Amino acid sequence: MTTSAAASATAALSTPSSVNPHRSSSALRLPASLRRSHPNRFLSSSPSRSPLVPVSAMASPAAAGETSSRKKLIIFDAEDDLAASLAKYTSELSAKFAAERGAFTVVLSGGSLVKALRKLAEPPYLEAVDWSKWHVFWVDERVVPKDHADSNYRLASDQFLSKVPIPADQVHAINDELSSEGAAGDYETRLKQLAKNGVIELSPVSGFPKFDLMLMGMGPDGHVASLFPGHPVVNENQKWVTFVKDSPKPPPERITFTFPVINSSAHIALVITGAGKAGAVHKALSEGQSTSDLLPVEMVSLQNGELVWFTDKPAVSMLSSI
Ligand SMILES: O=C1O[C@H](COP(=O)(O)O)[C@@H](O)[C@H](O)[C@H]1O
Repeated sequence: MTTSAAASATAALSTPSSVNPHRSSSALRLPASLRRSHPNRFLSSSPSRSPLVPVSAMASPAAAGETSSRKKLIIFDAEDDLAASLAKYTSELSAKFAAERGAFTVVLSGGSLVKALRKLAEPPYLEAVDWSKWHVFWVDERVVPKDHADSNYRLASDQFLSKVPIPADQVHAINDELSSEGAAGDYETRLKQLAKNGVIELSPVSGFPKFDLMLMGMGPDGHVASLFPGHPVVNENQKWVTFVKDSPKPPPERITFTFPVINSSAHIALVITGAGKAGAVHKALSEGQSTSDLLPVEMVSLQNGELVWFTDKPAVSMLSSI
């Protein structure tokens, strides 16, 4: 990434409230679907000659003293630029939460997200980040042994965690020796204990855990975590952690955070790359949605936090006006 591109990304990420949504929406060639009827949808700009093609931000309307959420869509020319920006974003949040509360709770998904984290394990972040403050969790896990090729823990361990000095007892993997029901219950119990100890914050709004940062991917069908389109667990509103035994994507048995937990997060970075995701991105960002057929990715909606979509050009290629 060039210096100017990096600066552009930083400004966008760190000063969301400075973006004027009205100016952006008229001057920056939004897709019609984003311009017309979605006050709470993303805005997007496309500065010419920049390797980044973002930048959008706006706050949802909220009554004074109540909750607010911010959403941004960032479109990168190249996945390498996305990875660089994601590393910067994550390291800045790490510094902020480490200073504010002495801990940084980070939730990982599996899949392509993990590769996008690679620059965090390189200079300057490898030395600059205070890894001792990190507590790592999984938004979902497959019910397989930890050393299995399908394990989200193994993927993160091989490609990221083994390269950074996070204390082993702060890596909170899902128990791979239990049934799916047992592992979901066990993980929820452990999260509750960590909330009691003050490692995990609780949302004063929802009472569900408020993780500092969730780093999530999305499948080509619009699933997030192990919450698949049309599956009843997308409506779970009591449990923190649940399970599925009939995932349409193998392996069938999985453990997953529920939407109330996901949507109580302080920050979510949703990393979506590649043409295979373009259909779901198009559906998610199109107007005229009925609330009955929302994709899981469309159900990611923070009560009081910041949701940033990190995308590349192939992923947004069906958004005709970008
Ligand atoms: O099965 C899963 O898929 C999603 C998406 O994976 P991707 O490779 O298409 O990015 C992932 O976010 C989730 O954690 C994983 O269990």
